[in-house]
Amino acid sequence: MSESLGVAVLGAGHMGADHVRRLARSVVGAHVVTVADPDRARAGAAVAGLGDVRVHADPLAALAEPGVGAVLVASPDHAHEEALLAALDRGLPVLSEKPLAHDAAAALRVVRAEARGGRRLIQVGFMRRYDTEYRRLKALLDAGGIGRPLLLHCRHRNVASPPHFTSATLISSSVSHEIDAARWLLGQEVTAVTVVRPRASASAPAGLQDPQLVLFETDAGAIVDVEVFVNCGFGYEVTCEAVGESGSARIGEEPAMVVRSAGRAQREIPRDYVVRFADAYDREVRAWVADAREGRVGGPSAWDGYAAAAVAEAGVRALNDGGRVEVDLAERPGLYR
Ligand SMILES: NC(=O)C1=CN([C@@H]2O[C@H](COP(=O)(O)OP(=O)(O)OC[C@H]3O[C@@H](n4cnc5c(N)ncnc54)[C@H](O)[C@@H]3O)[C@@H](O)[C@H]2O)C=CC1
Ligand SMILES: O=C1[C@@H](O)[C@H](O)[C@@H](O)[C@H](O)[C@H]1O
Repeated sequence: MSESLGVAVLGAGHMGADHVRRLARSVVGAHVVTVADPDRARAGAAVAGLGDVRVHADPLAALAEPGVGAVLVASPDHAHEEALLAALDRGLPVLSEKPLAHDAAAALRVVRAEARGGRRLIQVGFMRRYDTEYRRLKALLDAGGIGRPLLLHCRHRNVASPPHFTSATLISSSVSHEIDAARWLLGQEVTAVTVVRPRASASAPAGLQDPQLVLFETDAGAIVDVEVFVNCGFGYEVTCEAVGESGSARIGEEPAMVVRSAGRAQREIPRDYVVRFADAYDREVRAWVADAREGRVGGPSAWDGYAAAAVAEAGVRALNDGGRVEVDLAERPGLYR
């Protein structure tokens, strides 16, 4: 096995800081060389106590640091494309937080740039593929354990949305996870999207369509419904029930701890994704590091990121214009077949 992988982390916000901590404390075979964030103080705070880690305001300067052998992109969605193209130019393996890019056209530019280079370098951070429960569900479906899958019922609830969230972001950012999970679990493409708009919650910021009910149709005739509710107030809940021809299976409701006291039983609910998916992020980053050290790239590909973006774009059109919108998917380059 090669020497320790030197990683540049771009973005030191909620996810970036969490990944810096993970790389430094929970992942063998990698170390953080540099962290870039236009907010240098934030980058500095993320690396406090980690020794000789250089801090930059400019992500491109970070990529040029000696010792950088791989890149972890955790900047805002709109900054992913520039970072990914720069990493591809340098031939560096990348783990990019989802979504791959801020829209489908940008995601396709990234796919085409990678395909031109002729080798996979990008893994997209759809961490649910590394979650124990999702993996068990995938194994069950693959083994035909509930027969041919007909339906997925998904719930995706956050306590509160970040200030930059628009009604479209519920789909392009939050539901992007269900899009990838559905494609991966079912091994099918999503072909059309419909969005149903219930009355907006009074707890949501003014003008935000929250919750939404997002329906996908797949090329094999399955239907996926997603309740996305990002200002539910009470906790972070991600659940999925698969219904097949001979059974059903549900994940995401495993109790963390049940407290029985004073005539009540209370189940803890995680407060956010960093808690709910902590193990999945660990597994994801460990797998990425192990692959990169062997000169490989695995996990969700740039094509998966593009496909999710194309479905999300159809979803946003369905949200804005109403009705059923078909997904417009570009031709898949040979690299991803
Ligand atoms: N996989 C998952 O479950 C999650 C993924 N995400 C994704 O992670 C990414 C980051 O999200 P958060 O950490 O929640 O956002 P955040 O807002 O907490 O942090 C983003 C950071 O990036 C910095 N930044 C801005 N422009 C930059 C640039 N060009 N280069 C480098 N840094 C830049 C900002 O100053 C900020 O510190 C997003 O793409 C988001 O969609 C976010 C939450 C969970
Ligand atoms: O990716 C994520 C965030 O960007 C998004 O804002 C949340 O809704 C998701 O639950 C989380 O996993």
